[in-house]
Amino acid sequence: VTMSWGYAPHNGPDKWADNFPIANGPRQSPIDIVPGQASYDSGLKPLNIKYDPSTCLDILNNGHSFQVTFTDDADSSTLRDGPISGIYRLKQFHFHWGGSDDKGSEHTVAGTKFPAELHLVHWNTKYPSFGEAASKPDGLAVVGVFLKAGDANPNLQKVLDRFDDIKAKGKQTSFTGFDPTCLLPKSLDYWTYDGSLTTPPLLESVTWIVCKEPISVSSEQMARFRSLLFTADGEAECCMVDNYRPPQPLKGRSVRASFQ
Ligand SMILES: NS(=O)(=O)c1ccc(NC(=O)CN2C(=O)C=CC2=O)cc1
Ligand SMILES: [Zn+2]
Repeated sequence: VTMSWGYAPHNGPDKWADNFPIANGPRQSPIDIVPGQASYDSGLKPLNIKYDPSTCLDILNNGHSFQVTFTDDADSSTLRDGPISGIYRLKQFHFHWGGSDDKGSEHTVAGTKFPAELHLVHWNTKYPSFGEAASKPDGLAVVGVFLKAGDANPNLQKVLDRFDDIKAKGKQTSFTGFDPTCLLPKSLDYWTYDGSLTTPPLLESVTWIVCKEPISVSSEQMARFRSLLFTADGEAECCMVDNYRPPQPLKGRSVRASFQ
């Protein structure tokens, strides 16, 4: 029977190494970012993000998070520059969040946890597909954005309004014309380091680009996130909360800052 990884005590992050030994690898994510230990690199370029809302396809509850998926058969929604070379295409974005506002992010900043974290997942077009890129050391680039409790976020609300259609695992519905640029903070100052997928298969193929500035989310909006289910229709309901992996050992890696 295939391993059904999750976030519960019996199949959560502490158990992933049983089936995915790379969980103890040299470049695992997330990490705790310590601003005082990050080194400013004047060679880092500003992020060049261009998204085309017409590539937005659908929204899905995959049983671990919900994700908004994009058509990626052209260079329409792309990430360039920053710490990367070449052109990376947007494949999907998703979130990680907690059961209460005091936890939920995967990366932490000097030990501080945020209530949620957005991940915009891109793949390097030097490879023929996402699946191919996901197994290469320079295959993926994920932009991470922290969500901080505060004012309601009207752009985020457009996504939350679709949750009634994707409450249970496996539910999917069309979601078009959404431009995820509206979920980025004003400042695109970032930290960057070499890491991995934060869920199985935990592949060490991600250039992480974590924005310093968070976006806002209200406590009521966070409650909406927690109304989703890890479970499928007909199964005993289990609220989708605490779907985050805790910080992993840095193992000698350096974290660079695009700002002073
Ligand atoms: N949390 S994260 O590091 O941004 C993270 C990002 C992505 C994935 N996984 C995938 O994208 C799975 N996947 C494939 O391998 C091919 C299509 C697809 O959806 C896992 C984790
Ligand atoms: Zn993620």
